[in-house]
Amino acid sequence: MNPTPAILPVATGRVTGAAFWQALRRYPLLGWTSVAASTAASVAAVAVPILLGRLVDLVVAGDTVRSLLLTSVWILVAALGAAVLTGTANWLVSEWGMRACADLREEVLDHALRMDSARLESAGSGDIASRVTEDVEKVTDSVRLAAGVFTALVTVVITFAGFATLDWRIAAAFLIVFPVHVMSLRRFVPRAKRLYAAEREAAAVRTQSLLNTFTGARTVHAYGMEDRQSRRVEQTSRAAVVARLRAVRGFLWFANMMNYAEAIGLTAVLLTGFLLVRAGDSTVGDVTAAALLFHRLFGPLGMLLISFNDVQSAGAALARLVGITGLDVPAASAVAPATSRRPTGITVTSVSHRYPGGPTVVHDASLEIAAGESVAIVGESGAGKTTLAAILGGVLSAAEGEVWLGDRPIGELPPDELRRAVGVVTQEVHVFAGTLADDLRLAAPHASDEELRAALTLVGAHEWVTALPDGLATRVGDGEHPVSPGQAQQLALARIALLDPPIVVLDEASAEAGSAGARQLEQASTALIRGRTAVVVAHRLTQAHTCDRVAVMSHGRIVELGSPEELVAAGGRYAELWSAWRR
Ligand SMILES: Nc1ncnc2c1ncn2[C@@H]1O[C@H](COP(=O)(O)OP(=O)(O)OP(=O)(O)O)[C@@H](O)[C@H]1O
Repeated sequence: MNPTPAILPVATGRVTGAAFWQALRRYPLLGWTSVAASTAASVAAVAVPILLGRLVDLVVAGDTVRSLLLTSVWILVAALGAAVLTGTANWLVSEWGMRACADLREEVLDHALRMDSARLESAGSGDIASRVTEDVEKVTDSVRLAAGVFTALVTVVITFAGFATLDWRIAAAFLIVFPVHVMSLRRFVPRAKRLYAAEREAAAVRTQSLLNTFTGARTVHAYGMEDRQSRRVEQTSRAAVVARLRAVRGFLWFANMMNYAEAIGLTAVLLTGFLLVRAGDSTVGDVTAAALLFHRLFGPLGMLLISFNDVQSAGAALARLVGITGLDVPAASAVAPATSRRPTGITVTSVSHRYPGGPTVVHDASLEIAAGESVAIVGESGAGKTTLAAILGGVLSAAEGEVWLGDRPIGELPPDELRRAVGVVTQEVHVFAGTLADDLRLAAPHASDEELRAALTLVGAHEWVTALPDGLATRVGDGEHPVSPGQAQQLALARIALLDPPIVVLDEASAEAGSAGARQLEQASTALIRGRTAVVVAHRLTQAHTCDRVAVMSHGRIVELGSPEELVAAGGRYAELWSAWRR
């Protein structure tokens, strides 16, 4: 039923790394203190096995009790210091990563909200939903891991420096583990990258299919498609499970290889140490210290290698987030909406439109709307009225042709200027959670209560709002005071009145309201378009009849255009519709 959605872009490894680094660099103080604390913690931790080695040599040499005690005290100090510093370092590194992640999350959300609606529609909301939820969660969860990886990296480097204080031959023996690690990593890394990307993509498709099922629940019930739809969800879920299992299997192979490498490494260190001590070239203390250091290295080295798995998976999620922040979206504007408006006309030249993968639904539409003129669009269902209105309102970009608002092409207007120039009410009106006043102030944040009341009066909503328990302070939206579809549309119209744009495009679903409600909405629209350039998708012909001109659409074309009186006199399609309506 649904084609596989076009997935939004995913950033390359280099771009992802650069973006993450950029985010980290915003907190230099945290960054430097994290590095300093991790280094100090590792130095203290590495000192413990080296001092233990010394202690062994002192015992073997039969040294004084005093020097044994002194060394033991140093071991205790180093161990305690390592514990405190490791805790501090972990906290600092987590804080650093968390802040970078929070910035990234805000950026992703900001981009997602300002993304071109046509692009969002063609990608499917499931992809963006899984990015701003599952992927963000994955990356945030990985911060603790990243903190561990960071401290492990520092520990590995410092431990190597610790090896340098011992016999170089024992250190060299230890190097035998590296070819094994390199070989397994070289095999695992490219596979893991593919496997984790596939896993995340399968999860996105599953989210999309679930969303489609829920949002289209009514259609699913109406056509009895429950079985078909649940099979589809089952298929996508199964694909997600298979992708996950493949990733887990790949990792298990890698974990096995790591165990082999460790066994080989420890054997080599002990064997070399044994031979050196027997030949009198090294001390038992040095070998003890080397074996303990090697053992100490197991933890961080293993952590680095094991978390390669999670780092890859978090990297795939991060690349999907950076893919969004890399998209070109219109910049946010700090300019407050202008309150004055000047009359603006609309010029439509040869506009055609098709939705992705579909046929042309608007053909070669041309129309000149004078400043202050109102034009109604009428026509049968599916004629292309909503599509044309959305193009004139700047909600959709026409595939072909041009739309000018006054003396500027619509595509050249920055989003905030566009929203100030054209007020659009679509069939999908939404009441946002909060108070009624908050809902109205979305359009004009600085409007006074008086201005809110004036807007409500204009659209005929003042009476029912005043009758509410808390008036303008009544909480509406999810689970709060219910607002009927007709009232929601009145609120949408009131928001436009507050925005006070020179042009309005109204495509209301007046069919949803009862006939008394529909009349009320019609009056609200008429009041709103007075003194503005207006395009009204008229679902009731009485509404069209109050406009200066009417454009009749059929199969995507404007087939008649003129004043209602002219069209009635011409005896064409509008005349037919009008006489049928009056009967
Ligand atoms: N988002 C979309 N994706 C694909 N096709 C679409 C989309 N929106 C509308 N269409 C198709 O474009 C054509 C014109 O639809 P449009 O909604 O513009 O017509 P309309 O005249 O406003 O119809 P109605 O009065 O029923 O709302 C229809 O065939 C419709 O199925």
